[in-house]
Amino acid sequence: MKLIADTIRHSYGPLTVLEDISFEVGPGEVVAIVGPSGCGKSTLLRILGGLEKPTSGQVLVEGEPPEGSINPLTFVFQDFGLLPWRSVEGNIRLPLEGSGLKSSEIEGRISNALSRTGLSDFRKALPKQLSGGMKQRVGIARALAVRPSVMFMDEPLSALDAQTRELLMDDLVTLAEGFDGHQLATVYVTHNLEEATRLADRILVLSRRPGRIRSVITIDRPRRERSATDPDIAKQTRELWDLIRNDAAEADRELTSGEVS
Ligand SMILES: Nc1ncnc2c1ncn2[C@@H]1O[C@H](COP(=O)(O)OP(=O)(O)OP(=O)(O)O)[C@@H](O)[C@H]1O
Repeated sequence: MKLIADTIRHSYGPLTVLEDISFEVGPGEVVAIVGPSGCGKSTLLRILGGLEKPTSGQVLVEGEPPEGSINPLTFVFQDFGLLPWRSVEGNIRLPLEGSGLKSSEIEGRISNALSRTGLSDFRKALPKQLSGGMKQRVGIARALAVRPSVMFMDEPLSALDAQTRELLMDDLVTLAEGFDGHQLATVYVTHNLEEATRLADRILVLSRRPGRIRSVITIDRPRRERSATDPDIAKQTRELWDLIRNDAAEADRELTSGEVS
């Protein structure tokens, strides 16, 4: 499925948060959204995923979801969103319950999601027994089990240490390649510019609030060939930072003066 954002504008009362946002993301593509604090990235993600209605503009989808998709538009969150009293497999089962799927199909999907995310040996573990990286793998497994077409990721790695983040970035690269003959479209919000240059095909750089698309940066190099030590990727990350530095500093000042006053 292709997701199309068409001239989205959003306000909370008198506060305009997003202005004139249009872009597309198709199967197999990753679009990253970066920009200064408070520019509306998470709001945009919620609007794209149908959790919030834009003040004007529309979100369109083209094409059919994969067979057996329970939820074509699915989220992965920064804080993992796991139920602490449920085991790993219990958390993955959650969105499948009440879906009308046969129990053999549900068990098959859970096993498949566990093996895809390297969690098969941890299916009975409780979240408190897992590291942060493992918890986020459960979040990803749960999202995969519903067979989504479009995956929305809101700072999925920001609660993790640098090493774990690096490992999970490899997992996300694999995920972006697709599975079961099916390719996901991914929208990825991050503050971490290196995550954007490592993972995205296109990076939308938003201005400070109200967030508008001020640049779209295309990263051509195949994802598998990108690495933390790659000079080209490091250069593109620096250029990205140069692009948002002034806006980020200004947004920071605004937020700070808002807190003081
Ligand atoms: N439900 C809401 N009601 C009123 N204002 C809101 C609501 N949600 C967000 N905002 C405001 O909208 C603006 C954009 O918030 P949003 O969380 O989308 O930005 P962000 O770019 O994701 O921020 P950050 O980078 O800090 O996570 C902020 O000023 C925020 O305070």
